[in-house]
Amino acid sequence: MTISVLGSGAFGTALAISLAEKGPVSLWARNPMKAQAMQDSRRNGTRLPGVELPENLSITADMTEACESEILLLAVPMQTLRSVLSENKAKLAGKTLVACCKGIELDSGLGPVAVIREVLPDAQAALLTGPSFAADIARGLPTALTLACEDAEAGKKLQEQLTTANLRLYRTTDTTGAEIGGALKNVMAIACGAVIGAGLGDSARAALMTRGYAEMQRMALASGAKAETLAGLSGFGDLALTCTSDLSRNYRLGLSIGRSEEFDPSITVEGAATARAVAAQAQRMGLDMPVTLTVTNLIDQRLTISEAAAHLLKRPLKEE
Ligand SMILES: NC(=O)C1=CN([C@@H]2O[C@H](COP(=O)(O)OP(=O)(O)OC[C@H]3O[C@@H](n4cnc5c(N)ncnc54)[C@H](O)[C@@H]3O)[C@@H](O)[C@H]2O)C=CC1
Ligand SMILES: O=C(CO)COP(=O)(O)O
Repeated sequence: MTISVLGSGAFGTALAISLAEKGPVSLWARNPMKAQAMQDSRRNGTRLPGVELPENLSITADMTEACESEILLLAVPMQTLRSVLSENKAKLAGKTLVACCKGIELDSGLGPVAVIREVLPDAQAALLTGPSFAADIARGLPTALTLACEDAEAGKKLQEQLTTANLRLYRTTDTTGAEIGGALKNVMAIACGAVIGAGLGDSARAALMTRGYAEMQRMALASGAKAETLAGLSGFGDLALTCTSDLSRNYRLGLSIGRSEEFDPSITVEGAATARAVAAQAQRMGLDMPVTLTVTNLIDQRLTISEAAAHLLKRPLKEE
């Protein structure tokens, strides 16, 4: 069994470092100069500063070489997943493709496993998701994630192949639930960051996390997912991490909105596009998702934070 990771950002590099303890791993970087610099310096200075790349990890900009592996981890931003798959369709046909991105595609309303299935129906599609910061995985800190694969036998095999000493995987066949949990927790993290940034307090954050979780459940159940998946690492677990840590980029975007500060647009923040995609999807499905909708209004500057808070508080009273 050989493994390649496509995407040499923070998460792809961290996963490659962890997996390299089990055998050789190939990490694909789309920029040949970056690949060479990483190979020479044995570091990913831009995305994971201070971490040395293990000997078992080789970096390449050659997609053909990377696609020689049987298992490919796709660690690129959600909105670029389809183009990476489409551009390399022939090379990826029949492979085991494990999406490592979190989000919902803006144009289609699909999650990462559904996108893989649409572009490469013959591939074995899976999803690796859950609470983990790349910096923690790269440093070998204990982490637990969800491996979702509809094919139970393939999922069991992948669980064993991708578990490492400090990266413990739980498995599920509910790919839809895992996709929705991982995607929506980023939207809720933006909302929580905004509340904390604006000084609205920890109680307001707890309320948003809880009502945000209710929205995650609502969308998941309406999409055919299981409620218990949302209660696991891919849903509740990642919501808890991302809504409470300054290490989260989604949470930090929220903080900057709450503080009326600029945010570097080059930083990968999956929750912004996902909020728009989910708000549109919720409207099509007739689902009430006020927190998600409010996040789209905040990021598109249709509401200020105080208007957004007032709007949520003034909604008609209802049963919990
Ligand atoms: N950083 C973290 O702690 C974690 C990230 N993730 C997920 O991993 C995914 C990737 O995030 P990061 O690695 O953190 O982002 P990043 O910004 O560090 O890296 C993204 C990588 O994707 C590459 N890329 C961008 N557009 C591309 C394209 N069109 N074709 C090929 N490659 C392209 C970039 O060159 C870069 O190497 C996201 O969906 C994120 O939610 C999941 C768990 C933890
Ligand atoms: O997904 C993550 C933690 O599980 C990383 O969160 P951010 O993308 O917000 O940094």
